[in-house]
Amino acid sequence: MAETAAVHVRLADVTKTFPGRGRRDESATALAGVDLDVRRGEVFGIVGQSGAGKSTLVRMINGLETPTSGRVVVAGHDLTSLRGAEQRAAVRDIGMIFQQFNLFRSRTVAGNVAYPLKVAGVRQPERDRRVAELLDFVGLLARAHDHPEQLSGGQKQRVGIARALATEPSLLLADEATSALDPETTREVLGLLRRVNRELGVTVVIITHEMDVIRAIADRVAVLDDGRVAEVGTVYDVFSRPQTTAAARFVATALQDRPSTATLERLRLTHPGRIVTVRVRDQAGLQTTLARSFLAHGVVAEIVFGGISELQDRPVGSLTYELTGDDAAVDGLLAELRDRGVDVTEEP
Ligand SMILES: Nc1ncnc2c1ncn2[C@@H]1O[C@H](COP(=O)(O)OP(=O)(O)OP(=O)(O)O)[C@@H](O)[C@H]1O
Repeated sequence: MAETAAVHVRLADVTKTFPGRGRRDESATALAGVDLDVRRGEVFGIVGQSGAGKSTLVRMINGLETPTSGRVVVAGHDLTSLRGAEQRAAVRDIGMIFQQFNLFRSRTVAGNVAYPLKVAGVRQPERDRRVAELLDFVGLLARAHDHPEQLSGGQKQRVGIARALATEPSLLLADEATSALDPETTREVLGLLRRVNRELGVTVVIITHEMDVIRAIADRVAVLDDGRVAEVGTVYDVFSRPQTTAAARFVATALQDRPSTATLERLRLTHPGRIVTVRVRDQAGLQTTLARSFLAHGVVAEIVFGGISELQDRPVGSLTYELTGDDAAVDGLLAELRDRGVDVTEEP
């Protein structure tokens, strides 16, 4: 693909190997041949287990780490080839927020937000104006003179966001930015990041080990597994049809697509028939297909578990049925449903 203005961040065949520390210490390959494009204006999620290479990847995007081989291009600039003022300008165009907020404890809320402006040489009156504007945007203007320890975790992260936006970057990197927060505060911070994206047009890259975060905010997602990109696509596609076991494992943590073993055991106590789960996606006419097939095969179907919710405005979920009828009829029914493209699994 050509490098167009639509591509904000491009990783091309990026490999990062850390040398072993001692004689016997083997080198570690954190990233192995990663190709990835983040489009301008999107919220892009990167998910992966601990050790998958997420932090290395994000450090690569903001120039803190250089690739062993391959290229990292941000806003059209090859980061590895920039020096001096050009390099500083490129880095100023990237904001970053962290799991532990990384605020200066000795500075006030306003002082924290002012800091990058000071470093960039912005003079006092303009600095004060920008700080007030940023604190207003994150809803903390009234706390300008407090110190970080007087704030809750969610408020600290909002200060982190204001500080990251101080130099008006076009790209914001969030490294496990909500991992230290409770679910409600997480929602609040994700809502603010959504506003940063929608209202300010900032491209957002979110690194997380939580699929729920991706589900709540991302447009597209890459699943990183052992230093490689296992899968990349829209959140709907990856959630509704994961192609790899690594992706399926993550999706299962955010979508209760099948009854758990414990739930199945409970269901069996009161439902002696055969139990099957149908995956619900945005295929048209699924309910009609099911109803007609149940009738045609003389099988009685009762919903015993499941639910359908929305993801990026499209349906996603599952329905678990108890099927009552003779075995041959149920076998015929399942064969027909599969023929018709219904994703149906018989539960063990
Ligand atoms: N500076 C370093 N020196 C040696 N090995 C490193 C270094 N940084 C990362 N690694 C190794 O690279 C691999 C990927 O690490 P990385 O921190 O990028 O993963 P991660 O997905 O961010 O994990 P976590 O969620 O636990 O932070 C790991 O095996 C790690 O031990």
